[in-house]
Amino acid sequence: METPVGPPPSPFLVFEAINAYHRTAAIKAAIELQVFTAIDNGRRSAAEIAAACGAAERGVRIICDNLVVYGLLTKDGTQYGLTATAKTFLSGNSPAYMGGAIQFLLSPTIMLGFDRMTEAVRRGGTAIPESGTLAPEHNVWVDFARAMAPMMMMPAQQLAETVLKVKPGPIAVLDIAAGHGLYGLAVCKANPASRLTALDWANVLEVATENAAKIGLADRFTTIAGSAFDAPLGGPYDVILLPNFLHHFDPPTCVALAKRLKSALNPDGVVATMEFVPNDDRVSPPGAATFSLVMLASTPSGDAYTFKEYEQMFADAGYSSSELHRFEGAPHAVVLTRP
Ligand SMILES: C[S@@+](CC[C@H](N)C(=O)[O-])C[C@H]1O[C@@H](n2cnc3c(N)ncnc32)[C@H](O)[C@@H]1O
Repeated sequence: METPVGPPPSPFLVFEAINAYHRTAAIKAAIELQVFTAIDNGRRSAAEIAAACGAAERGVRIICDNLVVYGLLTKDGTQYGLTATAKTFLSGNSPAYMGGAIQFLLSPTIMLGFDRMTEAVRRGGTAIPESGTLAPEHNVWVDFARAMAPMMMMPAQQLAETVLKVKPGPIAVLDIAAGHGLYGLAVCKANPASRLTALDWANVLEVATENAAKIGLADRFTTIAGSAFDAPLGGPYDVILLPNFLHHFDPPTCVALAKRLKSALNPDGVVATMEFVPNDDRVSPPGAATFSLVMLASTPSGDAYTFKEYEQMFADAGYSSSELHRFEGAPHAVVLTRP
């Protein structure tokens, strides 16, 4: 008989996965009550934090102890402190504050999709009615445009740098499904000779238009309201940006869109697709690989596609070449495709 080697299996991973929502609830409450900001402002004991946040001392003590266990706070005696991560991303005093992202990431629409995961797995697509988040003018995208913009600064910068290396000079840029508009605006800001057209649903474009004005780029910014699949695109463009859009659809739909975009692209132009691109094994790197679950929860047939799959979709749409650009430590990547 074989002698068992190593420690016996532990149920820790199972409990951790089942109870993962405890962390979600704790961080949501702490963000909503601005616990991190209170600590950053010098409130250190549960009583002081509770007074600043308008909450009960017992509630604050328990939530803060749990946040210490999760690695987001420190504790010295009865005094709480911020870890570097919390100070940078969760204190309202920080320019990199991302607590507002819960308005989208934990919105009722997204939570509904995850709540109905068993049904989504059975069907192979979202159990949210009416195509999930892909219903025309879905309000969740206005939340996205407002709540997720701070998290998009760095990837927008990376996309702009990648594009401008291959397309400097006076260029016409079309940003498909622009959302907050920050991707196209980053290109426009870095290249004063560029003009930007942002396409999205009319309600979402209001946010992009506000951002263009805030950045001082309103005079080089126009919009096309409607669906990327049937709104007249105008053009021709030198650069078409496709940030975080193709993942919502199945490959034939992506191919149809890519064909449509080709007809609005100059022959020496480029399509820049920014996406979560997992490796061929589909389980690494973790940030890109696990994005497929978001698509299963919230769309009828979206996915996290590999580079080979993007390359094939663009080839099927008649493009000549695609190349992958990764950024160290980031879950997103850019696929540059030429007609
Ligand atoms: C995940 S967000 C991406 C926004 C932005 N490009 C970014 O990367 O942060 C998806 C965007 O697609 C837009 N959208 C959804 N369906 C669309 C369609 N059929 N035509 C145009 N835009 C659409 C949504 O309004 C939303 O702004």
